[in-house]
Amino acid sequence: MSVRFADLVDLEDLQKMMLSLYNITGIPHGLVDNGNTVLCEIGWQEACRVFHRGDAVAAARCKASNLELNRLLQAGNSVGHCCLNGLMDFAVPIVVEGQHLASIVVGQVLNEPPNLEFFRQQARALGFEEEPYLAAIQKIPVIPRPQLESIMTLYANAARMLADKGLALWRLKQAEQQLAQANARLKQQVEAQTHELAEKNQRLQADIVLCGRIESELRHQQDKLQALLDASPVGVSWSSLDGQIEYVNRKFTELFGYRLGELPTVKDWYRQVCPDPQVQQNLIKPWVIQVGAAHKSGESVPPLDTLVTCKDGSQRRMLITTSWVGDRLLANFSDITPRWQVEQREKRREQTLELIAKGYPLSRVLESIVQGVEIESPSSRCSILLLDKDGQHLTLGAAPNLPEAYNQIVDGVAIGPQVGSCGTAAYLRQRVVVADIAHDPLWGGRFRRMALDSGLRACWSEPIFSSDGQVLGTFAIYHSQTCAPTAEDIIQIGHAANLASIALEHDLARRRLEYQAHMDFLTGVANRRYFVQTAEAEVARSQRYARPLSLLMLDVDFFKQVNDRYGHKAGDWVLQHLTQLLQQGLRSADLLGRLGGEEFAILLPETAEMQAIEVAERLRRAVSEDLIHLEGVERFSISLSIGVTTLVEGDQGLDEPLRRADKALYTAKRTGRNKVCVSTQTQENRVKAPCAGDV
Ligand SMILES: Nc1nc2c(ncn2[C@@H]2O[C@H](COP(=O)(O)OP(=O)(O)OP(=O)(O)O)[C@@H](O)[C@H]2O)c(=O)[nH]1
Repeated sequence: MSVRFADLVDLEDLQKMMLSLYNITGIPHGLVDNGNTVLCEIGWQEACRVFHRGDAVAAARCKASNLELNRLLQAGNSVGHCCLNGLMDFAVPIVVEGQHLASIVVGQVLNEPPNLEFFRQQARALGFEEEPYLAAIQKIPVIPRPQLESIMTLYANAARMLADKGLALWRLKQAEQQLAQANARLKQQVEAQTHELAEKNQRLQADIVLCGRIESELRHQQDKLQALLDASPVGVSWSSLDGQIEYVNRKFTELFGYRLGELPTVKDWYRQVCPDPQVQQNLIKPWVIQVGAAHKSGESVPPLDTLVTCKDGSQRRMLITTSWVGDRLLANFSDITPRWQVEQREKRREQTLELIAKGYPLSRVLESIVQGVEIESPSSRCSILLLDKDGQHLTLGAAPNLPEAYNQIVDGVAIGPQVGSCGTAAYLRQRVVVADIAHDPLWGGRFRRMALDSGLRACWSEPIFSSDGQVLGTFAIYHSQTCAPTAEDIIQIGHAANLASIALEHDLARRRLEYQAHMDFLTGVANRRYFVQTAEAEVARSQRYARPLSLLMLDVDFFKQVNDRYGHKAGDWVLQHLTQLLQQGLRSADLLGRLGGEEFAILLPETAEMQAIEVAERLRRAVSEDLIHLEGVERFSISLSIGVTTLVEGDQGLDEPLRRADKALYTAKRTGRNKVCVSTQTQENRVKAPCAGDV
């Protein structure tokens, strides 16, 4: 506690109290603080004030006495002693809360009447005037010590009480001061902090505004980046290091149909779009490992060229390039489908041309064309219909993946202005697009019903033209959903129709060649080689299935005379005329062949002996009754000799039947000509007589 006594009491009040006490008791006293400062005093005696303090020796004794008194007071008790000048001094400590703050000093007094002799001698020793000095000594109050001590103790208690009270007040004041100081400091701190906070707040506000600007700028940049990426003509995605797909642009969704989140990881993506296990094992897996290694090595990875299955099942050819941007894998997907399609088409074209060149049957070639388009557009099914000889009906060329029941009702359909897509396309000689079979007026009746029952909803048909503009048939693409073709589809269908045209024209040319190789140049009927070849096959077939088969040999009678009379050219014409006449009397299944010169043969499948004889007779009669009209000459007729034979059980090939028929012909010649002779099974080496012509 660093408090001074003067701080605790009102010295003026204390002075008054001391005066009152002095007036009552006559005891001189004073108050000295612990720094020896006299705070107040009263009744200081003349003996001391004038004589002792006025003399250097006596004053020094006073001072020494005071020091001694103070020393004694340190113990904290009331003390009293006789000073070196012979007077009594008393002191009572005023202790507040254990601390000696001040002392009440009493003096000068005497406890008993003064020893005047002592003072007289002191006066002499110090040089004082004796009488005034002794008078002053005698004015010093004489108070018995017990009385003095109790008065002083009372006084000291009162002073201590005042000091206690003062201390409480002082403390209160101190506390108030401290509080005020604390308040002031607090206020200062609060103000400082408020100021700081305000500044911080201001900075924060500025930061918020800046952040807002940055955020808006970032958003703007992000929007720009998004717009840029969305406008990108290539698909873009990026994924994290652990393979999570974090972004796909609009083109990506356009290309593949998948949105962000539908395929969460890169692994899911490849599993879905490249489902072929072999492609996964041999192509995707090694490439993905290479891309992963590039993250550390920084090496570039060559792009991946692969076929991708889109969400709708369609396929696209993709060139996938990747690059690492930090821990993000950026992938670009370039759609090279058009180029790939062109390559594929070119490949299929080569394959088809190879099939044609190798002489594969037309049906196989057409099937290959159809399947090629179906591979390119897996959701489609295709057909090729062929215009028949009369140019009025379409027959099935190839439709391997359309339902059999549907193919059956389409096969042989008549073309017309409102006969589905193909019948109409062949009729109008132009492409017919039916996007909705269920509602298009070109489709009706059983065709519409059957198509819908077969799950077919759209059909686009392209006429197949020959190089000289003739319609050869139609190429059609069917879809299970209503849809119209894109520009790409139109190219595809045109390409397929073009390929089919090449196949059909080649087949036609091949058949023409075959025809030329097989037919007799003069008459247009089968030549000897083709006749024998076909007849051999027919004999084998009839033997295998135990079916009847007959053979006629014919020779013009006296043909030499025709040549001789009318010239060789006329003879040629007669031979042509004769074959026409014969053809008119035959069925389409019968085969007429010129074996040489004016000798002919006729193969009659599914014909027993009796019917064969009837046919031979009918032909013989028709020829003999026909009047030949040559310009500039009179009309004339020719006749035929005909030998007939029928296939018998032991016949191994054509030789035997030919030999028998020839023999029967010889008989007919020998026995008068213009007749039909028969060689029978039972009379193999003997010609039956009379001949049929004679009957
Ligand atoms: N104009 C013409 N004549 C042919 C052709 N091939 C063979 N000839 C002739 O047909 C004649 C056949 O005569 P021959 O073998 O004597 O028989 P034929 O005169 O018919 O008498 P028969 O057969 O005994 O009734 C010959 O004069 C041949 O030149 C041909 O392509 N054109």
